Amino acid sequence: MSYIEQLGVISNNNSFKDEEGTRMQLVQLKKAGVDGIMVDVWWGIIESKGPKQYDWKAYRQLFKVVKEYGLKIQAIMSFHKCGGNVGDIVNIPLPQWVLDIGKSNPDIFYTNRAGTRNIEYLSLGVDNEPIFEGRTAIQIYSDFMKSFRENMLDFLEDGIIIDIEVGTGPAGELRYPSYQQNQGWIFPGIGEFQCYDKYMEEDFKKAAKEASYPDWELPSNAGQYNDTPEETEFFKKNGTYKTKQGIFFLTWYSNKLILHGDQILEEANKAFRGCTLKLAIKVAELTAGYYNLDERDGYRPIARMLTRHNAILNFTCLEMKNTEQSAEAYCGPQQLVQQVLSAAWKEKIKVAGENALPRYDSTAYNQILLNARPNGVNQIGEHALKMFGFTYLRVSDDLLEKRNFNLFKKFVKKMHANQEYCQYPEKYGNSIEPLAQSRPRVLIDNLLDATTPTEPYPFDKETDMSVDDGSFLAFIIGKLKSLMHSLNIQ
Ligand SMILES: OC[C@H]1O[C@H](O[C@H]2[C@H](O)[C@@H](O)[C@@H](O[C@H]3[C@H](O)[C@@H](O)[C@@H](O[C@H]4[C@H](O)[C@@H](O)[C@@H](O[C@H]5[C@H](O)[C@@H](O)[C@@H](O[C@H]6[C@H](O)[C@@H](O)[C@@H](O[C@H]7[C@H](O)[C@@H](O)[C@@H](O)O[C@@H]7CO)O[C@@H]6CO)O[C@@H]5CO)O[C@@H]4CO)O[C@@H]3CO)O[C@@H]2CO)[C@H](O)[C@@H](O)[C@@H]1O
Repeated sequence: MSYIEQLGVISNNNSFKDEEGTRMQLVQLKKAGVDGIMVDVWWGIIESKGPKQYDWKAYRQLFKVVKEYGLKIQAIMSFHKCGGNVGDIVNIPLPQWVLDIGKSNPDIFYTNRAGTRNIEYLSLGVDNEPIFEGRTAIQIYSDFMKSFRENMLDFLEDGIIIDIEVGTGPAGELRYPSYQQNQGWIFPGIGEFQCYDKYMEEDFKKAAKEASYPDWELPSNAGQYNDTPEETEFFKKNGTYKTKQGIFFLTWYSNKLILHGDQILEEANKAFRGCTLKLAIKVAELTAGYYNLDERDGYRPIARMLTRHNAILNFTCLEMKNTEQSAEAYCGPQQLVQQVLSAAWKEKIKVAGENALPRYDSTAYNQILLNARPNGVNQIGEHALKMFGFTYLRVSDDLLEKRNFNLFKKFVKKMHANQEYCQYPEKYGNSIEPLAQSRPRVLIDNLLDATTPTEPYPFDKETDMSVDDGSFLAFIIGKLKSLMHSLNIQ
């Protein structure tokens, strides 16, 4: 299934501002063969007037229009702020009444070592603190999702909303805000831990005491956003991260994130139980609170946590190739994608994906197609390794420009393995069942058993569904664009 994401369709004052323009885009997207659109449902817009004062009118108008075009909807429960991340073209803060609580109690926000607050998403430290006019953060998320279900019931019953992307952190991803551009971070700086609000600090102290290390504190030697690992005591070769104290901290930090995702998914399951849809969470790449080393798989425990909710793991960076990254970044997006997808498939959950950055060239499309079916199209039955869906970020004037859009259309067709559209999703293992109750919670020790590294599944070198097929000229243009991209020539 192929989807495309739209950012900024509903404005800050909760109106569907450009219905005509959206209709024109939807006509084009439908012609391109996409199955549906992904759209943020912003907490900051819907509950802006005050606690539990939800206003769904504008979203209902939007969904009605989307339905007219026979497109499906992936709805993101966006409990985060928009603005400040790469590609953010709109600024949508958290509800004012929440920001007001933050003025008298700034510890509700993620905080770095220097004490800088991040007002993008509530710290997971307040997940179970009843400090929001008597509600906890988790109760707020839960009430929001229940209200969404009540108010969108017709779209849910008609099978228009088929996927709920449950927001679990900044940018809607299960991560800490460890690499904030608006705090000065530049790629590929190491980022910073974000656990220095009083709630996280208290939690850590409690955990350390229970483990019989009451003197242990949160790290003070992990450097700053743009350091390299070697410049810090914590991350340098054989640094603190290798010590008993470092291991304890990293385990606590990454476990908190998994348990945060688990708890919100449990609420999402209660809210949407019985609806014919999939739940999903977006998982980001390294530095975001995943404790992932050569000798420790930080992703598979997340995948294992998702199994009890039968939720989809939605991973990013599918378009990236190692050769496009500068040498000093020491990053291998291809291996990372292979590791994460393999981990999820080994846990027998479904995987979906997104591109991290906007790309319009055939190299990027071919890389996505390779990851979507790492061993190619199986002509005689269901594919062994196959992603459940892919969402392209995002609709823009650049994408709709003629040459870019022609290639995009080809890409969508290749995602559909040259079929016109997914008429029989069940035939391709893509059927969607009514959401069953989450299974009982898995003990953290069982989740952590999944940290033992295993070999990832082998991926082919090239996709068998290349968008360059049949056109030598297109192939040459694609290669040139890719070269320009790696040389950073616009
Ligand atoms: O509506 C849904 C949500 O939408 C928004 O969130 C999404 C966001 O828009 C997406 O970008 C995505 O963001 C996440 C992402 O999933 C995370 O993985 C992470 O991204 C980091 C990424 O993984 C890292 O690799 C790194 O990226 C750097 C990259 O590796 C470097 O190569 C370099 O890229 C340069 C590039 O080299 C250069 O050539 C040029 O490329 C442009 C090209 O020239 C041009 O022709 C055209 O094709 O566009 C190309 C790309 O723009 O510029 C590139 C950019 O400078 O630097 C990269 C760093 O800038 O760091 C990434 C972090 O920045 O974190 C992202 C979030 O921060 O997924 C989000 C969730 O769906 C909204 O924010 C949400 O509120 C919405 O809910």
